[in-house]
Amino acid sequence: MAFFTHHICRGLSSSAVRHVVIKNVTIIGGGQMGAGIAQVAASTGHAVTLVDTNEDILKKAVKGIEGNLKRVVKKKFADKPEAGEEFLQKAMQNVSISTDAGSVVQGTDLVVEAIVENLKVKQDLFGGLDKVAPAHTIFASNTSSLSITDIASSTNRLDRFGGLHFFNPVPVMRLVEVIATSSTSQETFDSLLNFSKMLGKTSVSCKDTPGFIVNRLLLPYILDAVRMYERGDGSKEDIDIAMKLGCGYPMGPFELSDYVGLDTMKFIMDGWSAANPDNPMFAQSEVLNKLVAEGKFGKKTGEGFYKYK
Ligand SMILES: CC(=O)CC(=O)SCCNC(=O)CCNC(=O)[C@H](O)C(C)(C)COP(=O)(O)OP(=O)(O)OC[C@H]1O[C@@H](n2cnc3c(N)ncnc32)[C@H](O)[C@@H]1OP(=O)(O)O
Ligand SMILES: NC(=O)C1=CN([C@@H]2O[C@H](COP(=O)(O)OP(=O)(O)OC[C@H]3O[C@@H](n4cnc5c(N)ncnc54)[C@H](O)[C@@H]3O)[C@@H](O)[C@H]2O)C=CC1
Repeated sequence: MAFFTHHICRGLSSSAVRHVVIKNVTIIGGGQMGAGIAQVAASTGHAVTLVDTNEDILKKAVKGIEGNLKRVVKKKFADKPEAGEEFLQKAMQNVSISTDAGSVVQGTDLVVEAIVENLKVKQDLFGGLDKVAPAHTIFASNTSSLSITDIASSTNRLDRFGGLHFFNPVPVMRLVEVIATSSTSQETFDSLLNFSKMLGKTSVSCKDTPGFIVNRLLLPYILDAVRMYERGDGSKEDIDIAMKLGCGYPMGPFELSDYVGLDTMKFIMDGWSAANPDNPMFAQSEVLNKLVAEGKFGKKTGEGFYKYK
């Protein structure tokens, strides 16, 4: 069910802007990002359906959301355990799961896709959903590095398609990048901005350029660190310590790579190096390729640059 509202957009003086008030959200991909987005959306009063191809992944995601929310409740409601229990119950009741995206998008206002970082797979998903989702439903991708325009091209709703780029861990990181393509309507863009606000996030507006703002700056830095390590100019431990204590970053580049997922890092790298074969900034990394080939994707598999077991 979609609601439309009028409000005065501060940046546009007195012009009235319409946006879809998003109540029902379908989140596709129950991995680290999808589960995090689902947690935040459910705890801010949205009805959320989390979709993945695999039931076990969904069960694990729900367990993770509940565990995280219990931690939040313990701190936030330390003096009011009953209110905390009510908050937890309400949030968990807002979450349902499904392995069939096509059947659950019928009643949804917004689809947020957080599946594997692969253009063809994302296009196939959205192309299929476009045929069954209601006309008003907005589609958004959480892609780290792909073009929203390219992903949207598999659909016939270019005006109702944008990017919503969250950061890991979603419940903690306060930013959302909201991306408009040249076809995204003002109403869709405002709806995505408003949704981010409802989630308690600060948003920035981005053009549909590779890596948007954050990853365009973050990835070259991380890849430079990997190349420094490959040259033997610093150990990964020393590089991590240096960037944490020298720059005040919460994680060094190797810890952060393991946290993001080396498979995702490689998907990003491969895409950018194919598009920019002569740019040394995006050159292939032997170490990264080897770890991914060995299934060492970082924290989520128990080993990446470091071991987590
Ligand atoms: C690749 C892309 O497309 C874009 C990206 O996402 S790039 C990656 C962006 N993310 C980053 O740069 C993360 C950098 N790292 C950090 O900010 C921090 O190390 C961290 C927040 C992950 C952990 O912080 P920490 O202080 O070492 O650990 P910890 O004390 O356990 O956690 C801090 C708080 O976050 C909470 N938290 C940590 N992980 C959480 C999770 N997965 N879910 C919910 N809450 C979580 C903790 O409960 C704790 O809360 P309080 O402050 O209320 O006590
Ligand atoms: N890991 C990170 O730090 C960040 C990742 N992203 C982006 O978010 C997306 C997801 O990343 P992660 O959650 O880290 O990956 P992940 O590997 O943890 O989870 C991806 C999930 O998608 C599921 N999936 C794959 N194909 C599917 C399909 N066709 N339908 C339904 N489910 C499907 C997988 O089973 C898996 O559970 C990627 O596009 C990534 O680039 C964006 C911001 C940060």
